[in-house]
Amino acid sequence: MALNGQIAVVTGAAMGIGRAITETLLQNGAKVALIDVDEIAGRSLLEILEKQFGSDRVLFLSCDVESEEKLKVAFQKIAETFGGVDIYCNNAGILNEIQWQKTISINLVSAISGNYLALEHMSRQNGGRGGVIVNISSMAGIGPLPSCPVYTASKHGLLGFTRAMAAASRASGYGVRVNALCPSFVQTELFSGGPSRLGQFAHLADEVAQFAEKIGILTVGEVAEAFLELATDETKNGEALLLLPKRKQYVTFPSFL
Ligand SMILES: NC(=O)C1=CN([C@@H]2O[C@H](COP(=O)(O)OP(=O)(O)OC[C@H]3O[C@@H](n4cnc5c(N)ncnc54)[C@H](O)[C@@H]3O)[C@@H](O)[C@H]2O)C=CC1
Ligand SMILES: CC/C=C\CC(=O)/C=C/C=C\C=C\C=C\[C@@H](O)[C@@H](O)C/C=C\CCC(=O)O
Repeated sequence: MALNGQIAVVTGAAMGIGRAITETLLQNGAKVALIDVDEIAGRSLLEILEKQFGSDRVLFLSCDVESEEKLKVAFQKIAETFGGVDIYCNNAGILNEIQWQKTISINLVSAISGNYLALEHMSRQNGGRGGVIVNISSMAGIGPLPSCPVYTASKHGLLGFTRAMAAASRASGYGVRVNALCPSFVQTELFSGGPSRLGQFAHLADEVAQFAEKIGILTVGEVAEAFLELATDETKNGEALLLLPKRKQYVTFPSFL
């Protein structure tokens, strides 16, 4: 799928992985609506991107994805401004084992509401033109990180939801592909958050740090490149792409049929 003229929505777009994915989409000719709760960071990035790509190709909406109503209004504004939605990147996420309910709320509950809203705008059964959803899960969505069991649960949940939605979309003729990207450690603010947000598991921070040292750290550009593969390869639906610094692989899951 060529990206030229496509309309993309990226949550958590103001920094880190979301910013890199936004910039890559713009570099490949798409129009991008940035959604982020951090209004200062979002507006600052918008100014940069408007100068680089033109104000007709970027839009920033200050929105907390935990509010389904605000996310719904954001999608409506995007559809009114750009004329629809072709690509949805569900990226916004946190890691906080102390405020663990918030971690589940943002990483899983809000991801589900965002996927459903995107589907409302994209599904051919709804008068949409189809498209693709890429959910940013994690390697922790495939294997457990001992220092962050709730974060692990949220990413496992997102991966399972992604695979089920892909099958539902195929069976229902929505014309929407749904894939998960599962990066290992990436150099961002979330990764650098330190043991303070690990609560009762802070004593396990060193083990994970050693693990990160052993497998290496990705750049946000490498993650954006892998995102592009899932977004543009129309053969990919229901995939989990595991991304490590030295390799990437499509995860195979047990089949019981
Ligand atoms: N950094 C890493 O090592 C890895 C990160 N990931 C996932 O990648 C995604 C992005 O993470 P990073 O770029 O590392 O994080 P980050 O903390 O650098 O950026 C996250 C962005 O999301 C925004 N955000 C947070 N809560 C929000 C909310 N309620 N509503 C709207 N926007 C919100 C923040 O303002 C920020 O701009 C997350 O889903 C994370 O779980 C996955 C694997 C590895
Ligand atoms: C602290 C988390 C930082 C960033 C967020 C994120 O999503 C990073 C995920 C990166 C990798 C996850 C890997 C999970 C691997 C599992 O399958 C196990 O192999 C890891 C088991 C133990 C690791 C540490 C240890 O040896 O105890």
